[in-house]
Amino acid sequence: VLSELMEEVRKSVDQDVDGVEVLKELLGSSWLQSLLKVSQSASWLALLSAHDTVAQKDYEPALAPIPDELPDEEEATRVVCLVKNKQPLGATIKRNEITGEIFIARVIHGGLADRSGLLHAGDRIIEVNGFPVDGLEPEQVIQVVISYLKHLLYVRAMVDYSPQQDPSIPCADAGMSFRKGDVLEIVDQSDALWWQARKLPSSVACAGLVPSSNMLKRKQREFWWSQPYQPHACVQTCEFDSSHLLPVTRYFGLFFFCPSAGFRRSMRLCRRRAHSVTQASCHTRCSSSCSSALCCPYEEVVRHQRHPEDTHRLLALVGPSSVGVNELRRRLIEMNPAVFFGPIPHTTRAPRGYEESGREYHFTSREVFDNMVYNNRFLEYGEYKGNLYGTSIQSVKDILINGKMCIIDIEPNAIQAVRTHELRAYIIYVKPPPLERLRESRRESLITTNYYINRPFKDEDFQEMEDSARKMETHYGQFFDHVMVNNDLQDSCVQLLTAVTRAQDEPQWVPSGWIRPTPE
Ligand SMILES: Nc1ncnc2c1ncn2[C@@H]1O[C@H](COP(=O)(O)OP(=O)(O)OP(=O)(O)O)[C@@H](O)[C@H]1O
Repeated sequence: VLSELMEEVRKSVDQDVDGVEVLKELLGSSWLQSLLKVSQSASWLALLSAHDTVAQKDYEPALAPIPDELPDEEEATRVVCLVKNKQPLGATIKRNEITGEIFIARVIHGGLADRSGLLHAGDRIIEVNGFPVDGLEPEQVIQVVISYLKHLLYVRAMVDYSPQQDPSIPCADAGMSFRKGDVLEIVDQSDALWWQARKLPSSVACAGLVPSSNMLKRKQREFWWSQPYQPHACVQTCEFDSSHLLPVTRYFGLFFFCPSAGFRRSMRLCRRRAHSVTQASCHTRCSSSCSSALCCPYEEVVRHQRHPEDTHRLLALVGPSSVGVNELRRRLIEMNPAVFFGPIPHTTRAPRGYEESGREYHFTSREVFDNMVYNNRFLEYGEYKGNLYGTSIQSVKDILINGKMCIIDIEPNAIQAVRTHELRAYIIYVKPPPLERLRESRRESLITTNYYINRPFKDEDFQEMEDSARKMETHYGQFFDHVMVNNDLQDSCVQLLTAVTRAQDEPQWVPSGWIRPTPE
């Protein structure tokens, strides 16, 4: 460029253009020549390149997009961006108990919020970082702020992962293995493919490499398609879950005032019958466990402490058939019938002489029952001897709304139905003890099977229980909040009581969607 310019100047000198002599002198000066040499040196070019890269980045905090539905008056809603340093924010919040709206209670003089001039006592908070806060407890709003400020993400792993068996990991030694159900603190998400995480509870400062959510989904899809003839994990789930073809509940006869051991047998027969005759596609049958893991290998969770005024969490027991979930549930209710309740099921069967609608069952017509099924009003339902039986979501809610603890036992395929923002189920998995202990502890106990009511346990019953426990853990283990071994019955009752008390009174990891409503 310079030589072209010099040539132009030379031509202008020949044409005696005004002032060009000065320009010629300037261009020929030694300092300009030195400057030009420097400008072509590698370090100068690197400096310029660094400048351009940095200049292109936007270091200003980005404001959340302005909500679509702003009130008419232009100034009624303000979008405020506070960049927090290590000082406290200097503002407190309160909730209007009637409307559930969240307000700034006070702004501390001289604090960050005060100095920003952006927050004032009495301002109503509508959203924090995109999460609507109406109806949340102040502690929950603070949770939302904290998790954003810390830029930390907590997830529950829905799958197992081992870096040693992953050829695509950049460095297996830097990788971190995890099992489904583990809670991970994701400390770095800057790489789209490999995140850095710590397993909780953790005392180690050093994080490990784990696949990002997208990476894990890709791996699962590749694995799925690469194994057409192999019985991969999902297929095993389907085979195991064939008992879930017909949804059924397993505890209708177990209210301690209800003399209906026969009915309980009916439900078991119903389940087993479904096992043998009904056919369904793999997709239908394993939707709750497999596809959810496929589309969401990590579930975002937050640490949550139930507020004393909140309804209790639903307590849901799962376990292989005959492990003792009904027995444990019955004993828990018996121990404290003023606190623990089981929901009252619906049935289309005619009431017997001593039965009253709303006590043993809600007796309904088939039409009403079908309508409820159609409107997804049941957690589980099933048919036996031409009659329908089901546990409605409302019957569970009725107990919770009355401030009681609701305890149910469910088939594993109903886990997804109870893991909701409304019911916030705490899943307790009841596991059989090792074979030797099973033989010993069940020596005096009786089992109900397809063909016999109350016959002594046999070795094949124990074997079946162990097999089904193994498969249940493999396919649903990620959803278990607590695992207990039902060895000695007395000990198990104490363990269960401790677990359910903790579930209600101590902080727990729960899906973040239960605490922060997901924006529509
Ligand atoms: N820890 C235990 N020690 C000895 N016997 C037990 C123990 N737990 C349960 N039982 C007995 O085992 C039998 C089966 O228990 P229960 O009916 O509760 O099984 P379940 O898990 O509800 O199975 P299903 O859903 O098939 O009815 C019952 O007779 C029960 O009293």
